[in-house]
Amino acid sequence: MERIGIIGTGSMGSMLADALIASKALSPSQLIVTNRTPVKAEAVAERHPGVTVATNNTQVAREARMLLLCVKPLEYSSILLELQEELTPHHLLITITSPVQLERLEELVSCAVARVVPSITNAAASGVCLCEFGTRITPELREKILSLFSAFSQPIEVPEQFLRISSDISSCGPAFLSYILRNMIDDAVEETGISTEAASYLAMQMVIGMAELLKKERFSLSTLEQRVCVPGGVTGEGLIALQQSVPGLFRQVYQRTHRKFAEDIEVVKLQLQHVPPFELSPNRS
Ligand SMILES: NC(=O)C1=CN([C@@H]2O[C@H](COP(=O)(O)OP(=O)(O)OC[C@H]3O[C@@H](n4cnc5c(N)ncnc54)[C@H](OP(=O)(O)O)[C@@H]3O)[C@@H](O)[C@H]2O)C=CC1
Ligand SMILES: O=C(O)[C@@H]1CCC=N1
Repeated sequence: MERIGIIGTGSMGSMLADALIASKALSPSQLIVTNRTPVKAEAVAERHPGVTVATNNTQVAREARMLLLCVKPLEYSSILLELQEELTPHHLLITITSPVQLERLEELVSCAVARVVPSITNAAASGVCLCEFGTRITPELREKILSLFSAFSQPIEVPEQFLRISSDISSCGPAFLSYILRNMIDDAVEETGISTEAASYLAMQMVIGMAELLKKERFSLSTLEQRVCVPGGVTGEGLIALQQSVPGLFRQVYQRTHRKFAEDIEVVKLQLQHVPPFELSPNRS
């Protein structure tokens, strides 16, 4: 396997670096990383001796053919201006963010482009990552990407129209469920006086156990609900409160994420107007 470069070793870039190495998809010497604030890239190399820390983004593009661009959407225009000259048709550029359209990226760089949206669950070699492939992705490149990410996740190809909702569930989902669980815990403390520690422990063990059950495919969500909800028992009483406020709640969540996504797409489009198509790049010799 050739060298892979990660630009941006924040939350997701560093998680991907750790996952690629922990899963043995890559040896540390095959990874080159950089970050605007260097200490974050240096931390990756400290955890994995042998990883190269590049001093800038162009060095990463010079030393690796496959690049994972792990920065936020508003950083794309300046990074693409930096990288345009370095990227050749032999490179592969993988974005991990949703609002940067692959079609637009293909106009700005000469290489193949793809999207792989990770999830924090990938840090536990679990969960899915969402893949979308640009028009220059050959069957070989597609296999290469799927094989790389399947080392620590389940890659799923998602049509562009369902990318946002898929990411809302798989990537934002851990934050949404954590928020709900924190409320389950806080309300338990307020209502009964149980300690936060005890309630948190019970909640976390419950979630871990539930994930194990689902993993073993012994239950679907609805059969699990039915099994626990004993006729005439207490769960049904509790569910009555949930039935009054939960249905439709996630529609509001999705409406908000989709609205923000549409805004981000527009802002990114405006920013990318300042990046010339790769054929016209002034630095191109
Ligand atoms: N967090 C999540 O669970 C998920 C996030 N994503 C997507 O991943 C993207 C990154 O998110 P996340 O990792 O959480 O964000 P972070 O802010 O943690 O990481 C972004 C990193 O990019 C670095 N950076 C910014 N500009 C540059 C530059 N010009 N050159 C090099 N490095 C740069 C930042 O450096 P500095 O330290 O200087 O700020 C930072 O470390 C987002 O677009 C998000 O939508 C996708 C799925 C899940
Ligand atoms: O909050 C965000 O924008 C990112 C996208 C998916 C998960 N986190």
